[in-house]
Amino acid sequence: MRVDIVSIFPDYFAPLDLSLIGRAREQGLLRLAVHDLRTWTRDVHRTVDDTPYGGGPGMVMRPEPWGEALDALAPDELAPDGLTLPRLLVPSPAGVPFTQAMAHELATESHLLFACGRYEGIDQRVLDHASTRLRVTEVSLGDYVLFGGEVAVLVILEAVTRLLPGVLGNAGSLDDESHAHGLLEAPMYTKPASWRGHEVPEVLRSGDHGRIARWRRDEALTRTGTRRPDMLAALPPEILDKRDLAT
Ligand SMILES: COc1cccc(COC(=O)c2cn[nH]c2)c1
Repeated sequence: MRVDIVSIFPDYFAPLDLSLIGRAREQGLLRLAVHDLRTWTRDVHRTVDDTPYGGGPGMVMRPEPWGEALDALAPDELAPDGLTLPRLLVPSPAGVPFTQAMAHELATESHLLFACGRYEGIDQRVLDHASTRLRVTEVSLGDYVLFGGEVAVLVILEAVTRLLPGVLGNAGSLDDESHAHGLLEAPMYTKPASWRGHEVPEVLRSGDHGRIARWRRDEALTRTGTRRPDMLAALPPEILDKRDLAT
């Protein structure tokens, strides 16, 4: 997977050389390039923003540098399969919610482009024009406002990269994690069995895998019901099937 990130703070992405993403890059699973938007400015002050039409506070990112950046990074190319266009993701408070399902979808893309907005946002015409040759998605991590898209790109990249085959050592850990089956994960324990007067639930040390699986499912349902009733409501009925919860 090829990933291009455009930002006025390219140094924000230094952490991507570390940890799993760093390894994914070494393994050749990910080709990541970070670009400074100011590369595509023409004036001596390398201006990237200006005042908003229609008035209002703050500044808006000018269209010209973005247009030239996207021209350079996504020329009228077709993905190797000749079918799909590169995907442009723009983190924004006004975006569609980013979910694990979207992470899985993005993990199948061959070329991801990220545009990091700053100030009050990017001139809308940048996204409108980009839509003629890219699949553009404004994506939100949550209902809050950041200074810019950089932190959101780090989050999205981590969620997507860990799904790439070969990145996670123990692929099994993808199976039952929270949001994998529409439920939150059950509580986890490790040694010692007793710690500061707190015991590991006996069932987890019973060796009875059927009972353990039922206990974990029950805990996951309880947790999801109390912490995320919205997720519980979205569950397909068979998951709530009481039959296999009978202890
Ligand atoms: C595209 O224009 C802007 C403007 C301002 C901030 C940002 C960064 O994104 C967020 O703040 C965000 C992402 N998910 N939830 C909040 C982008």
